[in-house]
Amino acid sequence: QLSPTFYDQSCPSALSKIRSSIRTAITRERRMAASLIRMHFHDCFVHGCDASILLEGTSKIESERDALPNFKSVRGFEVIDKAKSEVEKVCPGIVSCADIIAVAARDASEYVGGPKWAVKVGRRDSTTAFKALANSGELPGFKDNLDQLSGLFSKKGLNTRDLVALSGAHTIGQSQCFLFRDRLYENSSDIDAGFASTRKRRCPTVGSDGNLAALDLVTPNSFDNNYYKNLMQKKGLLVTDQVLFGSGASTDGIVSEYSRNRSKFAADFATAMIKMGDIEPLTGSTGEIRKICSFVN
Ligand code: HEM
Ligand SMILES: [Ca+2]
Ligand SMILES: [Ca+2]
Repeated sequence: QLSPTFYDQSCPSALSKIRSSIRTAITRERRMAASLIRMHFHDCFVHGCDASILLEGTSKIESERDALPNFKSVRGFEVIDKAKSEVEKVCPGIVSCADIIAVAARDASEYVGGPKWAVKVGRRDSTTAFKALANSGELPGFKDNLDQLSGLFSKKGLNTRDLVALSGAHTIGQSQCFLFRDRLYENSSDIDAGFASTRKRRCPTVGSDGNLAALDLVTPNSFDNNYYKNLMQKKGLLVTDQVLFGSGASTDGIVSEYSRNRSKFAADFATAMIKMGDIEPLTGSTGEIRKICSFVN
């Protein structure tokens, strides 16, 4: 029942309020565009797109924020809180936090040169968080192989083409050193030697776990198809990036297609984001519309 026009009667200015709030945040810190797109992904893969990721821990709730894939990694909570408070001023109790994340991800993509799409809304918010689920392999691991990634995405109704397109979000944003370090020191033939040695400088074998490197070394701040060009040159940063190209698997052809055709990538990314946003939403009278995104009502 999600639809782009869900708030047209009940809160006509909802989407423009969210947009201006998100724009302000990204103008202040460009990386926030990446962080918001990733937040939508980490929300939707754990119990659907229900804003479960936003809840803070309480005596009753163990926060997903503290789950391994999210802790000290997912960013942007305060940006969503701010957007929510702007929307509450004009239509209190109407617009869900889950929708605000989905709209923020769409606006973020557009703002940094990526595709825009008619984002569907009408989701409601969960009344609890799912920390154990978030730790149990719903989200991909940073060293998963291609079969594991495809398997995980297919459980969510996303096919291999969606996997390759959505991974293109790594055309922006950053990763901490400990998440790609091993790949640099394995002397494997699937990484470009020059790229590895450059990356080693700020990611030595001990310490510096939290040092950051751009996921796309060439155009880290713009949402283009350069990510796929990197993969074809064995310059993917994460194990899970490089597994998409070079093994002779079916994804090789998709990577090379996107590397040649930016508009095809943009179209497929938009389609896949809409599909991802459709994962198990709460609708009707299930869940609630939170007043404050970090806490249940
Ligand atoms: C295919 C499996 C995926 C894996 C294994 C993966 C893994 C990662 C890892 C390890 C990081 C760095 C986190 C950190 O440094 O704390 C990261 C960052 C990021 N991921 Fe993914 N990711 C995947 C798919 C996706 C998808 C589907 C999206 C969105 C559609 C996405 C969007 C992002 C973005 C934008 C960043 C940068 C965030 C920032 O700078 O704040 N990723 N990812
Ligand atoms: Ca969720
Ligand atoms: Ca880029």
